[in-house]
Amino acid sequence: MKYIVVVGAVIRDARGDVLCALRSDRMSMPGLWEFPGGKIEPGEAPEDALIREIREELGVEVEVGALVADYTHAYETVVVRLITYFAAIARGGVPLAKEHERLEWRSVEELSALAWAPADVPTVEALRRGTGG
Ligand SMILES: Nc1nc2c([nH]c(=O)n2[C@H]2C[C@H](O)[C@@H](COP(=O)(O)OP(=O)(O)OP(=O)(O)O)O2)c(=O)[nH]1
Repeated sequence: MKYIVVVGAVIRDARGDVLCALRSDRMSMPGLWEFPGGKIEPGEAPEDALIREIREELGVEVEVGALVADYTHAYETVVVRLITYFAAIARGGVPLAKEHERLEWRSVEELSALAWAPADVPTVEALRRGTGG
């Protein structure tokens, strides 16, 4: 089975709302919500992978903060280890959906109402519990 290590960003605005990204028809698992990010390349540090992926997907620079969750989920054809970190957008940048269907800011209480990629559920739970970071 293919095994990949993926990093995801938990980006919050001044109110504490969380940036949620909807996977598009051009991606696997279309219609599910995720934390923006992607696969770590060989030899790449997780924080550097997250900075690179967020630049590609959202067009903003981020500073990577504390770990939120580290969870491995076995999908039918791939095993994904998803490591999520808090991340702060630098220099007042505005995130744009360059690859996703759309982006939405949701309060922590509202997160559970979205259909998340299964690997993301522990991150959502950690945010609801107020742990991580
Ligand atoms: N970026 C991101 N990927 C996630 C999350 N949760 C989750 O299961 N994944 C999965 C989806 C993909 O299989 C993989 C991320 O790979 P990727 O973003 O580099 O995308 P990819 O090139 O493999 O191609 P694709 O899956 O988008 O079609 O991890 C998440 O919160 N963020």
